[in-house]
Amino acid sequence: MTVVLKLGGSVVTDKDREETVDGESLDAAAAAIGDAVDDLDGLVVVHGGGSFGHPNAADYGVSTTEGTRDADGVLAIHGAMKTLNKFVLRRLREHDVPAVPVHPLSAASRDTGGELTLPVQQVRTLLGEGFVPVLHGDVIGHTGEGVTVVSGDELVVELAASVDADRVGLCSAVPGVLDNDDAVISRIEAYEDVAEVLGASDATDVTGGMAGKVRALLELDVEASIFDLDSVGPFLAGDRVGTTID
Ligand SMILES: Nc1ncnc2c1ncn2[C@@H]1O[C@H](COP(=O)(O)OP(=O)(O)OP(=O)(O)O)[C@@H](O)[C@H]1O
Ligand SMILES: C=C(C)CCOP(=O)(O)O
Repeated sequence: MTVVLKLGGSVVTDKDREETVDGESLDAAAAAIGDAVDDLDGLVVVHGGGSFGHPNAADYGVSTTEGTRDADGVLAIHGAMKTLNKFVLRRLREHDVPAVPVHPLSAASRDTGGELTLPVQQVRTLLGEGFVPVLHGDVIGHTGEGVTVVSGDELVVELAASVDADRVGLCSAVPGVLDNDDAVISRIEAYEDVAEVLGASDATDVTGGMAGKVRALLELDVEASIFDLDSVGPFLAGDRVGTTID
């Protein structure tokens, strides 16, 4: 089984303290991956930014649609994400995961319409040779905009199709998509099923966070799950956890 797993920035960092890793959570995720990796045919890890990258992106006014041509801005955002990537790699290596970095800035781009192109031959080759490629949210060249942000969620969607993943998992700070009573919705088959509960949450969070994730995951041919840190091990072992989106 080939799996694409995203470690949310809200899980592996302390979102309230700039450029601070949540060492305990990152270690728990890395340990669960270390326990499971030998039983998988392939694993690609993607991580988000959390308290890394986002503050720099805000400083330079950069989002997934608003760009910058300031090279210092590119280096600040990309540099912060590479710093977090090093922490993630170090923990994964401590748990004997054959993790190696793949930086989207060096490969991906957007066209004038904002559509993302992510070449993946290097990811496929690394997977075939037994490595665990570790990608991260980043800045990428964007025709007419300079650079814009590419989120970890966008990378997961692209990778799922291009590496023929059998399963996709998003580990976030919540145990799944929650209904109005904060109970986990076990299965989502259509956006209309959850539009009301996602719409009822805090507007800014919803647009960037859960609503966008659900919409993107519904587009995938492959089954996807949203779950929290405790479920990383069970998910990688093949269990049904959190919210399943298919
Ligand atoms: N109905 C909902 N169910 C669950 N979470 C929701 C819901 N509506 C909004 N959210 C918010 O969405 C957040 C998850 O999205 P977020 O983008 O923060 O996750 P992440 O992928 O872990 O982080 P990052 O984007 O930094 O990598 C939850 O922490 C929660 O605050
Ligand atoms: C460069 C940045 C801001 C990374 C964005 O990645 P995300 O946390 O997955 O949205």
